[in-house]
Amino acid sequence: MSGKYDDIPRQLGNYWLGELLGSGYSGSIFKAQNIHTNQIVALKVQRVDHECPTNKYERGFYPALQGGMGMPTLWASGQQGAWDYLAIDLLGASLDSLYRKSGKETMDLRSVCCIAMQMISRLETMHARGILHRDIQLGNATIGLPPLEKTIYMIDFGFSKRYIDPYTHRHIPNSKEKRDFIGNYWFSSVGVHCRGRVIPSRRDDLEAVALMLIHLLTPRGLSWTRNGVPKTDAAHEILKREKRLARPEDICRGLPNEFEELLRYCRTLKFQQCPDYQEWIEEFRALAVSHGFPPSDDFIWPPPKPVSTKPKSTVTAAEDLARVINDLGRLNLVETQTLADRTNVAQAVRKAKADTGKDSDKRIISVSSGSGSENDTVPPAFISPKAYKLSKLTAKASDATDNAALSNLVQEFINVMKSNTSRTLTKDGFAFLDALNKQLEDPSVFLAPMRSKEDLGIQREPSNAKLGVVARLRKQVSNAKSNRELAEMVQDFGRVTNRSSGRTITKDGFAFLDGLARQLIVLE
Ligand SMILES: Nc1ncnc2c1ncn2[C@@H]1O[C@H](COP(=O)(O)OP(=O)(O)OP(=O)(O)O)[C@@H](O)[C@H]1O
Repeated sequence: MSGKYDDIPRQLGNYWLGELLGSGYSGSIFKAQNIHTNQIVALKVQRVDHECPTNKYERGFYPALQGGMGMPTLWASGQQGAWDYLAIDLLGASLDSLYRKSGKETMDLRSVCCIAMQMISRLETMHARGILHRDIQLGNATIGLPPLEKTIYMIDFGFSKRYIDPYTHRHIPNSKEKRDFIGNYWFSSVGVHCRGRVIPSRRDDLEAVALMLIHLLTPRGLSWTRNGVPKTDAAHEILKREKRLARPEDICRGLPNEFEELLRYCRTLKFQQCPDYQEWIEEFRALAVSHGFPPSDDFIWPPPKPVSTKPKSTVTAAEDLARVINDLGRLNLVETQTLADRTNVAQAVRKAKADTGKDSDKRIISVSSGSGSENDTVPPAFISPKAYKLSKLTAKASDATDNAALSNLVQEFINVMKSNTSRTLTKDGFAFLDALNKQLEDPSVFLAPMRSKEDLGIQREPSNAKLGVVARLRKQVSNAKSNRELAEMVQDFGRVTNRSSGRTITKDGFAFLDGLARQLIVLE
């Protein structure tokens, strides 16, 4: 202890202060030892007259959180002279310091999936006990000390708040009354931070977790975190604007779909709505598994090196090169089709299958994104379970030869979308609608995809526009007289869902799809 900590006594209550572990806006944390029991704790020390007496608030929340997985124990608290202290479990490094010390631009996917599972579970615990955290960030999540180093703990409940009124046992009401923003610049939800929603609720804690996960997977982090903490109001306004305008599909580009879906899901939740924590934990578990990682949510740091399942090669580099050159020589490049657009894959595969009989040397090189897989092989490396199911449906839709088959596929599509927590249409969902549209319109012609790159730049229609169109489609679908009319409806449905905020399939949307499956049979 030295410098600005000189005036803190060496002993507070029964605790003898040791090294400084960290300090924040409102106080400092020291390693400390109980002089009677020798127990080592973390002592959170703050001036009694601090303008933001977070220790006082925090000690009020600990009793309700005791015993919860990943919730530290409060061993003692008190005041001595000018100092207020809380003695809590001594924990390990914060995620922030692990991330910084790793020196990497991004965190590995397995670690991020484990953080996702554990953080969502921590929120479930806190929320089940009627408490919002309201300051979710990397510095407020730490790992435990051995043997608990695989568990992530929540700390810093100085901004926490009860959202269940202790007297009425009801959810606190929403309000539009202007109040100061509480939270942090990086991860507080866009609604609370940038759109002036003054009362945060469970959805905002979950959105902060989603932003934190995306940040960890983004090289150099989310764009609005790159210039450091804003020092002026003007700089803060610029940051808020950037955060507000950042669209989920842009900040999640290149990441597995689950991250964009979680972010969108949070933003569709109503003020009082309880998030489906377990569904999301399972989503991230499935994502880890689909990438060949174990299903456990144990956070192992540093991340273990991936174990190669390939047998060690005994082939020398020269032999390898010779093999590659020979293979290249055998390729009939003049006859090879290179597919740059997934909508052509199924057609080309059919053609190639037909051709194989005539000339077995022809090959197809597909450079599609993987969402248009043409057979039922193992899922490719970067694909989530939902994406995998949808890509299979897309391939089947492209191969379907009658309305009855298409009707079954629409029904399966509805089931996949409904069995998922997030009913957002992702690129794989759009690929299925593209394939369906193409089959209904004219399987032999090329149709532009409904969610093209150019679409990403267009102005979004308000969600009420979507509601109107989808409600109309729902009513009209049973009157369609031809597949071509159905194709137009599928196209309208895809376009309006793409352009509306949320891209979520609504009740009307599912009713339209149900009607579509029925009408396909009628027109069979
Ligand atoms: N129980 C603990 N065990 C070990 N280290 C801790 C513990 N609690 C906090 N720390 C360390 O101290 C840092 C600051 O802790 P905390 O966020 O609780 O303080 P704060 O004053 O409320 O900070 P801020 O103003 O940033 O919210 C943490 O990031 C962490 O590194």
